[in-house]
Amino acid sequence: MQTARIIYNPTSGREVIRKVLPDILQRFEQKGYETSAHATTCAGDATEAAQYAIERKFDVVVAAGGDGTINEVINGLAEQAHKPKVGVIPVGTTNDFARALCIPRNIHKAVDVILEGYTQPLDIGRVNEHYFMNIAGGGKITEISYEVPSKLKTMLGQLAYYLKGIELLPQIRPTRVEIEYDGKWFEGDIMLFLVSNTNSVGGLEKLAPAARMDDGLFDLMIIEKMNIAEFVRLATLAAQGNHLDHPKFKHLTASRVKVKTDEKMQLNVDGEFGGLLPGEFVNLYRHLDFFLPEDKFKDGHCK
Ligand SMILES: Nc1ncnc2c1ncn2[C@@H]1O[C@H](COP(=O)(O)OP(=O)(O)OP(=O)(O)O)[C@@H](O)[C@H]1O
Repeated sequence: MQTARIIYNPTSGREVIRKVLPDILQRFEQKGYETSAHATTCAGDATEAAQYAIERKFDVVVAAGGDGTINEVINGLAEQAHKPKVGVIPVGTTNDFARALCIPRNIHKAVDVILEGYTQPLDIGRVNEHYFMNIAGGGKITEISYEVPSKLKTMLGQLAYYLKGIELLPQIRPTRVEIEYDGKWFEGDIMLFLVSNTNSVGGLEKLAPAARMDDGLFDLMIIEKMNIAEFVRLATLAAQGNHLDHPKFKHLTASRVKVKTDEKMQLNVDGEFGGLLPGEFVNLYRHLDFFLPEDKFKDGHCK
């Protein structure tokens, strides 16, 4: 009999997971999985819970939460020899990763995807000692996501980020960086750089539309120095997918990226603080098997 461990964050998003958990457990059991669950209690707990699931040789690990919880679970699984298959139930404020995998926002439909049983091996990223599935980057704007208080997020959802973003706009200023990507170089003043594994970043599905999650390559995006008005305009263009020809938007691909700065710059790894630069980003080719909807996820991305 196959075994499944559900690691869920009871505080994620609008805090709905606990109510539906008995139904989810029952559905897994009906499908033939011997299933148990772990409720996370604090930051970092999902990583330990994932490591425990590996020790106990679970066949399937399900991460139920937002991007933060999924990231913690991935961090617990990435280094291990025995790698269970990974399911995602998106119940967070931000669910970029689930969106990138075409996993429905509806809890029961997300469970359907896992129980249908189709998986594909996908790339994940590592920067220094942190793993990520979505995106890592640096620049003042990327520091916004962890400045939004959790209570505010529960109440306002995605809107909290935009409000905080507007408040922080005047602080956004360029930084000098040196970037080495697969043996090539970029040096200059930038607003922000992003190293992306998926095509769904911050709710902007069209940011890197061709990005594949199974090709061993990151999409490296660099926004060069510009004033705030230009930056806001570029962000608006990006929301519509019309940013790719902008003269100050650089879009490159690489499997290994090294970034250095003279001044202190924080790294944002899947929306959370990930230490300081310098950083070396490594794409781990088809590293983990994820449950996906077979009919929607094609050519390495969600169509
Ligand atoms: N019981 C808990 N109480 C408070 N925080 C927790 C608990 N369990 C986990 N956490 C932390 O909450 C963080 C955010 O969780 P998650 O991503 O699932 O929810 P979210 O609502 O989408 O939040 P975010 O948008 O910040 O990611 C996790 O990275 C984890 O560190």
